[in-house]
Amino acid sequence: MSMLMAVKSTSLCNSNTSVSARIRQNPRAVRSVYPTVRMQSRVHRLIEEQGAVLIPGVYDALSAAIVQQTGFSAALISGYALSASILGKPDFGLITPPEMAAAARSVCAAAPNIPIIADADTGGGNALNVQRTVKDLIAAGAAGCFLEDQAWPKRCGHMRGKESKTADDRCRVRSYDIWLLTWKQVIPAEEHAAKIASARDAIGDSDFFLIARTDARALSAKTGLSDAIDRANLYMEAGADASFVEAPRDDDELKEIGKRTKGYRLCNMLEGGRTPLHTPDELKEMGFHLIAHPLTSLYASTRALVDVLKILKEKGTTKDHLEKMITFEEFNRLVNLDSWYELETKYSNLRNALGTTKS
Ligand SMILES: C[C@@](O)(CC(=O)O)C(=O)O
Ligand SMILES: [Mg+2]
Repeated sequence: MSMLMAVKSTSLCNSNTSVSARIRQNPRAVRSVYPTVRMQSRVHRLIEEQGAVLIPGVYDALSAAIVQQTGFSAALISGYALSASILGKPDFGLITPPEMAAAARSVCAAAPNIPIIADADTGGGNALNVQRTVKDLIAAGAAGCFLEDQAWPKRCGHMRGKESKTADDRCRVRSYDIWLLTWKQVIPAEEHAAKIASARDAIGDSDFFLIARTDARALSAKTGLSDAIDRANLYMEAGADASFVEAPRDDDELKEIGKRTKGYRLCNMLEGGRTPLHTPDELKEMGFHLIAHPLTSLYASTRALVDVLKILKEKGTTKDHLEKMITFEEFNRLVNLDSWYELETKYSNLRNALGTTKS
């Protein structure tokens, strides 16, 4: 029986039983129909070569080109950073999958030598919407994506707010009015597992790495972590290549995730977020394989802009503060201006040669 057929229809929201208890009661529900040995993607190969892969976030072609030129072996398009850069708005569920796919096209073109992982948020709806989202990202050249189990409208996993006290509390949150009283909500674990399975089907033989994210940690101080771990394991059974437990609070939680979740694991190092920052070596030791820094580029470039624009506003000139900016020459090197001069020369020579032949 396929996993999708075997998955219990009972949702997290109408049962008091934890995900792990339900998995124990119904082990067939988590038996994946997907082969554990799958085609090795570029991201798999990086993990095998490096053990722990450090992955900065990008939000446009230029930031991607800089990440590639700096020598990183992969990058991720952060939904948070994209929302900031194309909308000037927070990570509050405002970005749509086609906007992410369009960003992926220009990012992949600007950094063609490294795999790009896109933040697919919730995948744009149900298991069917997920297929379109994943196929669009593959067509754009992306090498993987995150797919998270938040209910729409989602928000950044590290944004603070009121927490629900019990599973029942959060499960009663159904109407828009009540939604406003809480800060985060996840869909039933089985529903997200079906979305992961659907994404796996959409991937087929493509070189694409699927990261299943759970935001369940945020829902309860008491059971959030174990619910999140159970969910991560269920999503791995459903066909994910790696799991991503969002926003663990401390090193003990990081270590527990490293011990109790199966397969490859992503750790999210978001400056100012809920999880303590660590080096790749430290996180590798705790059991992580992909180390995401989604907001480093956005926060650094925003800091630089804020500082230099303040100076320009106050002084009316930048003449005594040029060190705050990249130089004309450095920038032109970054965007490979010389290669464009060469092309210009090549085709103008060709045009001239053709003109001579004709006359
Ligand atoms: C990684 C993230 O999803 C932020 C988050 O929710 O932790 C992003 O969009 O960069
Ligand atoms: Mg995001």
